Amino acid sequence: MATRMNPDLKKERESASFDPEKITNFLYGGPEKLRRKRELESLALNDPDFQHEDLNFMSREQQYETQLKKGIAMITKMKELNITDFWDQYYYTTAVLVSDGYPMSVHERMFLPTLRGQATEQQKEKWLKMAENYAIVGTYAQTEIGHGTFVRGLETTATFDPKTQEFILNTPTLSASKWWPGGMGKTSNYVVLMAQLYIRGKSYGVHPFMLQIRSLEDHKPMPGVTVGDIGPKFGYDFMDNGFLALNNVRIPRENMLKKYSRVEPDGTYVKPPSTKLTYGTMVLVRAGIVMSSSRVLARAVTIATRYSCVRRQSEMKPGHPEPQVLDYVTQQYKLFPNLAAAYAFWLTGQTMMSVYNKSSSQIEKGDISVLPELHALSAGLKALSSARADVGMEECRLACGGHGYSHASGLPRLYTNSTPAATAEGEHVVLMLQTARYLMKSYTQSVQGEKLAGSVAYLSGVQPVPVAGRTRNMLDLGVLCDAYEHRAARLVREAAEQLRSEMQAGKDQADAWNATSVDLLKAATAHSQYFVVRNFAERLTDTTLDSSVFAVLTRLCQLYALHGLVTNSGDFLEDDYLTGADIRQARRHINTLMAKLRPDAVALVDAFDYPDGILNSILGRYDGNVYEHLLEWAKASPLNITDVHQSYQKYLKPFLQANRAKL
Ligand SMILES: CCCCCCCCCCCCCCCCCCCCCC(=O)SCCNC(=O)CCNC(=O)[C@H](O)C(C)(C)COP(=O)(O)OP(=O)(O)OC[C@H]1O[C@@H](n2cnc3c(N)ncnc32)[C@H](O)[C@@H]1OP(=O)(O)O
Ligand SMILES: Cc1cc2nc3c(=O)[nH]c(=O)nc-3n(C[C@H](O)[C@H](O)[C@H](O)COP(=O)(O)OP(=O)(O)OC[C@H]3O[C@@H](n4cnc5c(N)ncnc54)[C@H](O)[C@@H]3O)c2cc1C
Repeated sequence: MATRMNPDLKKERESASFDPEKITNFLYGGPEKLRRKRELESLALNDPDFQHEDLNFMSREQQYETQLKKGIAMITKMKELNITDFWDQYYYTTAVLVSDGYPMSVHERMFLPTLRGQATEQQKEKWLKMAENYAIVGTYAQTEIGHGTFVRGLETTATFDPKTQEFILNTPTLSASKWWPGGMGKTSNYVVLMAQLYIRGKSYGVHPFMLQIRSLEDHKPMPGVTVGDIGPKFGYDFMDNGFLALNNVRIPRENMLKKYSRVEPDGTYVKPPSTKLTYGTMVLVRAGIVMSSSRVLARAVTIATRYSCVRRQSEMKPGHPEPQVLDYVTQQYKLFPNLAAAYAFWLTGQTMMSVYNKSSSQIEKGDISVLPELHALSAGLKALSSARADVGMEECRLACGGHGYSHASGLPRLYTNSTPAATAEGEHVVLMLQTARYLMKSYTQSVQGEKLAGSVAYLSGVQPVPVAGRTRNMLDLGVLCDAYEHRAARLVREAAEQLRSEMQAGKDQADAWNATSVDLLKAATAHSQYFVVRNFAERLTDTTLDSSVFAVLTRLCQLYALHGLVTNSGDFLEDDYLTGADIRQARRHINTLMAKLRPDAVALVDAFDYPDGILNSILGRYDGNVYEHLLEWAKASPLNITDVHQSYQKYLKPFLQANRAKL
């Protein structure tokens, strides 16, 4: 087996204009954090307990079993090794799980956070300790067959019975059956159940309840509980997403998670400071998805960029050797905007997490004034980043030609396991419209003279206007930020005006909203894109950045902004803020930037620092030895265990023989 580096990749690395390690340090928060990340990754990658057969060659049942076993080993080891910090766990678990998850990931990501966020100290004492120590395993059971988006429309009921001091839980209709919760199909024995609270026939809205669904003795469903797996999906094969039906299941009054609201023994309802505090876990996961979307895009672009330097195809000049496919400018146009987007969202994800942490500590202290901004920002950025990653991953797959379609590339699995991020935890359009709702409110406040703060501050400021006859430098990040700001502010204003004019024409608020919703979606998207561009540009004002790093990151920022601008040029041209000449200039700059980025492309993806064990892609191997490993991988396919498959004897042979006999 070849161990030397592919000469093309070697040359690429030698010709880079910067040391990728410097960017890696920038991305991971400095040398000490990077050292720790690598230590944790190699701990996991070199652990024989985590070596496994290729999941691509397994049935769904085998994948479930393998990932459960691995997940349990992972949790056990993290405890033994005292890996408790959020990022330490993230790096370790990513290295164990590669492009997949495990059946208890919703326990980690949603069940535990819900207990931490919604339970009283007493309740935490009772359940959180058990859950954190895996004495019980749970999931987040909210979505039903009939309703996922419309949380207020959930049909599962929790009816208070003052006589017995219990809640009676029911899924009264077929459409009320819980459907989708990860890990509920076969793994969990507890759920946080989101159900409509009823007291004396009156509904008080959706609340969280602790419910045991399986016996702690034999794992059989508890009385009144029907539970199982929902079947195969687009991907996510390792996960037992489940269904759950409840028939008069009784739980003690104490099982309502009551940090914010509760039911007194006499049936008095004590309401929360904000009903939206119940949605807290969703906000946390949305913020996390902004970060994880950038990571999956970074992986896809690493695979496609390295492969595009190894792959040679066609003749660019007659009679000359076949070029590396990355030398085709159209290939660069497929990949470099995705490379720039991966960097842009990486930095956005970091900002989103720090906004989340700051806001949640304020909420913890009782200041819920930060909730609307946190919700609007996380909703819009989750929607934008997951959609961008979706498109980008697919473009990267297409950029790998035929081999991109093979599981050996790692791309199909990365895509099918990550694309749920665009739907789960709030569907794209639905979340963008939540951001739009906040923008409309903010716009009205700004018109009334209020000074806005946070992500919408620009709406109440003096917005940039074009200066007639002035030639702009479309590479200037200030010019680009201004253009994005102007576009977002204009689209917000126009959507607000459209909304008002629909109402003036006689529509009620809801119909006017629906009639304007395409404009609202556009406004929220523009607002979120402006946030990403500005955030990237602001990170470049860090005066400690090494000059070679600053130069290459600036090119990426320019490319991200210019590509978005050219792709959405109508938005910038519509009100003459930019001119046709500006857009033409922008297109020329994209070409120049791509040419400048070309020698740095491999170093820029190397800087993401994904070891082969995590990248899990033959096309994206660090050493570039693609073809020999492709062949070796194919030979391991179960269909190749024997030269003649048994189905030949069973079906093909008699069929062919009979046909031959007829001739
Ligand atoms: C586990 C891994 C996680 C990974 C994470 C970490 C990364 C790890 C790696 C991951 C790898 C790849 C990922 C794979 C993904 C696999 C997925 C797996 C898990 C998926 C789990 C789920 O999938 S779990 C179910 C999520 N299910 C929704 O997501 C429902 C959406 N549906 C709503 O969320 C509400 O239904 C909706 C629309 C707001 C309306 O809610 P509603 O009707 O009550 O409210 P209204 O619209 O009437 O609005 C009334 C006022 O509430 C305000 N408001 C609303 N929400 C608010 C809030 N949250 N906070 C504050 N304020 C809020 C609003 O702004 C209004 O404010 P105002 O009145 O002032 O204008
Ligand atoms: C892999 C995966 C894992 C999941 N895990 C969990 C879990 O652990 N726990 C859990 O509770 N749930 C889970 N879910 C469910 C998930 O949260 C929902 O599927 C998601 O919130 C979308 O809701 P929906 O299915 O009702 O979509 P729908 O709302 O039915 O969407 C259908 C279409 O209607 C449109 N639409 C709906 N409402 C509006 C509106 N108000 N305005 C404009 N358009 C609208 C949407 O844009 C979309 O195009 C999971 C889903 C997946 C795919």
